[in-house]
Amino acid sequence: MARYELVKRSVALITLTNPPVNALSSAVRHAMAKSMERALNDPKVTAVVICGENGRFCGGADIREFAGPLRGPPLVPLLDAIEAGQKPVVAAIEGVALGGGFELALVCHYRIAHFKARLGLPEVTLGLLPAAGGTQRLPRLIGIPAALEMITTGRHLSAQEALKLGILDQVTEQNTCEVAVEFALRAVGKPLSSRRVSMLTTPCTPDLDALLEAVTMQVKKKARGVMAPLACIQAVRAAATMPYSKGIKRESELMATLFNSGQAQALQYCFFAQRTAGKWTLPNGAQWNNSKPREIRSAAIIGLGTMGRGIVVSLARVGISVIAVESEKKLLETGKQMVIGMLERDAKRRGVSASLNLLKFTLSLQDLKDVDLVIEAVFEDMALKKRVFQELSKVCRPATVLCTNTSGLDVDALAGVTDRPHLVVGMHFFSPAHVMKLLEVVCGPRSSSETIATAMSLGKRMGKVSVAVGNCPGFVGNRMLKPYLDQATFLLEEGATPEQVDKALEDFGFAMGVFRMSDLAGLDVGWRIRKESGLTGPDVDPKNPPRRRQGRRYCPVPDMICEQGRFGQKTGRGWYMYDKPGGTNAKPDPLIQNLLEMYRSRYGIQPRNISDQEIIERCLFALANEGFRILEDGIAARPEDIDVIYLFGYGFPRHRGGPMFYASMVGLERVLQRLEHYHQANPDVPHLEPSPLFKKLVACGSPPVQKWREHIKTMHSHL
Ligand SMILES: CC(C)(COP(=O)(O)OP(=O)(O)OC[C@H]1O[C@@H](n2cnc3c(N)ncnc32)[C@H](O)[C@@H]1OP(=O)(O)O)[C@@H](O)C(=O)NCCC(=O)NCCSC(=O)C[C@@H](O)CCCCCCCCCCCCC(=O)O
Repeated sequence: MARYELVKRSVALITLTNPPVNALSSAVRHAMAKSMERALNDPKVTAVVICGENGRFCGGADIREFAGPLRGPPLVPLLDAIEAGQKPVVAAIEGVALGGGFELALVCHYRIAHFKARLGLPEVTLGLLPAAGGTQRLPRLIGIPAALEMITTGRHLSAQEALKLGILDQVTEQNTCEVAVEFALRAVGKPLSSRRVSMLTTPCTPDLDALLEAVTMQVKKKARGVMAPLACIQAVRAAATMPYSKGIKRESELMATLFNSGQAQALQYCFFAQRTAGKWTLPNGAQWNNSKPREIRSAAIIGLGTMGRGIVVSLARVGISVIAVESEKKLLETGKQMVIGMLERDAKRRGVSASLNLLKFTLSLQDLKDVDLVIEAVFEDMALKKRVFQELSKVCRPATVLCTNTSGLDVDALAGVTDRPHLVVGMHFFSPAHVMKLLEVVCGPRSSSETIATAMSLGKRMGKVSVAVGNCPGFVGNRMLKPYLDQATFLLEEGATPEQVDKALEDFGFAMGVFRMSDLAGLDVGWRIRKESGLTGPDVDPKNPPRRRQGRRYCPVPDMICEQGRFGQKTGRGWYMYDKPGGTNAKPDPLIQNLLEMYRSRYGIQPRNISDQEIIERCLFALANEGFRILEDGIAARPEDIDVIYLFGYGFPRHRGGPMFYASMVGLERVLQRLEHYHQANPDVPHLEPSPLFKKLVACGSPPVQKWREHIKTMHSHL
C-alpha cells in the first residue's frame, strides 16, 4: 500500500501503491504513517519524496470507505505530522493530485509536478468538503478568492495554472520523481517554517464579506438546494478569520454535517453509477472488457439538421474525418455554414485551431463508400430512414458500421432492411449533440458485440457518457418521459398551472421544469408522434370520449396548444409566452390560464389546490415506476444506467442521484404506497400501477439500489 525505498543514500522515497488511483484507503494511511515514522526516525534519511505508483500521485480519500464505518488512522493527524516533521518532504505529482491527494501535497514542504498533471479539490462534487485541512491550507497558500473558486467548483487545474497560482514550486517534463529527489537533496538544511502552509497567514482579502456573499449567491443560483458549496464557503471563511487550530475544527464540524447527508450519498452514488454505466454485458457473455471495438478514422453523418450538425462537431473535434450529407443544395450550404461556425467557436473557446480540414460536405451518398461508420440523423420518419439504410447497404463497403440517431424508432426494423444487421446499432444523441454528454447506445437483437463496443468506444472518445440500452419504443430515456409528461398534464387538468408544476420541479432541483423543458425542445415533435400513433388528429374516432384514448386517461391539452401554432420557444409561444420567436425568457401566459379554465369547465372538472408534494410524487414516482418496468423488460441492465441517463440527458438533479436512487432514498415501501394511492384514484392510468419488480423488491425488504440487479437477473434481458 506504500513502498519505502532509500534512494541517493539519504532520500526516503515513499510510493503510494493502491491502484488504480492510489486512493488513501485505511491500509494506505496505515502504511504511510509507518513509512513516515521510519523516515523521520532514520538518521541516514535527510529528506523525503512522496509519489504514487503508475504515474498517478493520488486520487484522494477512498470514496468506497465512506459507505461504512470509518476505520484506520485518521487523515488529519497523519497529514499534520508530515507537515510538522523536521526533514523536508517533497510531493512528486504525476497524473492527478485530487481531494485528499491534493491535501497530502499541501502538507509537503515542496511540490513538483509533471506538466501533464491535474490538481484539484473535487470533494464538493461528492457532496463533501476538503476535510483534511484543504479548506484551511489552500486559502493560506493562494488567497481567499482563488481558493474559494477551486473549492466551491471542484475544478481541476493544469500544472501550469497551479504553478502560476503558487501551488507548485516547479513543473517538469522530465521524470518527476527523479527531479523531486534532486530537489529534496537541495532543500536539506534549509529552514522549513515558511514552508509549512498551515503556519502562513491567510492573505488579506479586501471586503471579504462582500466576496463571500457574492459567491454564496452564485452557488445558490447554480446549484439550487445543494448544501456542500455553502459549507465550503463557511469553511473558507474560517481560514480567513481564525487561526489554523480553530479553522481545522470548523472544517471538521462542517464536514460532519455533510458526511452522512442524503446529498452526499446521492452524489457519491452518481460518481460510481457513471463509471458502472459504461460496463455493458450481453446475455451471450460478450461484454465491455472482452469485446474489441473497431478503430474509427472516418465517419459520415446523413442529415444536417440540429442533431446532425452537433454530431459532426462532436466527431471532428476529436480528430475524426467527417463527410456530411444533405439532400438539397440549400440545406447543405446552410448546414455547412452552421457547422463551421460551431467548430470555430468551439475551437476558440478551447484555445485550439478548428479542425475544418477534416470536413467534407456532399449531396451524394456515393461519397460514403469508404467510411468506417455512418450515423443517420434524418427526419424521425421510419419510411425515410428505411430508404436511407437500404441505400447505405448498397453504397458502403461491407464492413461499414451503420448507426441511427433515432430517438425512439425500432433499430432492429432498420437493421432488417440492410445487408448487415449485425453492424447496425442505435446512437441516440441528445440535443444539442455537441454539448449534451449523454449517448444511448441502442443494442438491437442482431447488433454484434463488436458493433456495440465500437459505438460505446466512439461515444467515450467524443467525451460522452455512453449507456447501452435495449431496443423498445423510446428506449430508456424517452420511454420514461411519457408517464412523467402525462402526470404533468393531468395535474393541469386537475387545477395546477404550468408555472406551479415547473416551480415544484425546479425547487426539487431540476434546472428546468417539465413545461419549460417541453417549450425548449419544441411541442410539435410530440404532437406529430401522437398523431402518428392515432392518439390525436383526424384518425381519432369522433365517438371516442375526448379525455380517453386506447382505454386510458388522455389529456388533449397539449394537442390544443399545438393546434394554435404554439410550438414553444421557437414560435415565441408554448406553455409560456416569450418576447419573440426563439426568445428564452418564459413568462406565464394568461391565454393558457384561460384555456385551462375553459377546458375544465367544459369537462366539468372542479379545480383543486394541488400541493408541491403531490406534483413531485406523481411526476417522479411515475417516472421511477416506468424505470422498474424497463429493468423488468431487460431494456436497461441496472438502475445505475437509468439514473445516469436521467442525470446526463434530462437534467435530473445530481444531488438527488437519479429517479431510481431517489425512489430508494424516499423508501421503496413509501413510494409503493403512494403509487397505489394515486393508482386507486386513477385506475385508467396504467403507468401508476406499481410494477411487479417494484413490488418484489419491497417484498424482499427494499434492498439498496446497488443490490437490485440480483433480483433482476432471472428476468428477460435485451442486454
Ligand atoms: C482520479 C480520476 C480523475 C481518474 O479518472 P479515470 O477516468 O482515469 O478513471 P476512473 O474515473 O474510471 O477511475 C478508475 C477506478 O478508480 C475508482 N476511483 C477513482 N477515484 C477513487 C477514489 N477516490 N476512491 C475510490 N475509488 C476511486 C473508480 O471508481 C474506478 O473504479 P472501477 O471499479 O470503475 O474501475 C477519477 O477517478 C476521479 O475523479 N476520482 C475521484 C477523485 C475525487 O473526487 N477525490 C476526492 C475524494 S474525497 C476526499 O478526498 C476527501 C478528503 O478531503 C479527505 C477527507 C478526510 C476524511 C474525513 C472523514 C471525516 C468524516 C467526519 C464525519 C463523521 C460523522 C460521523 O461520525 O458519522
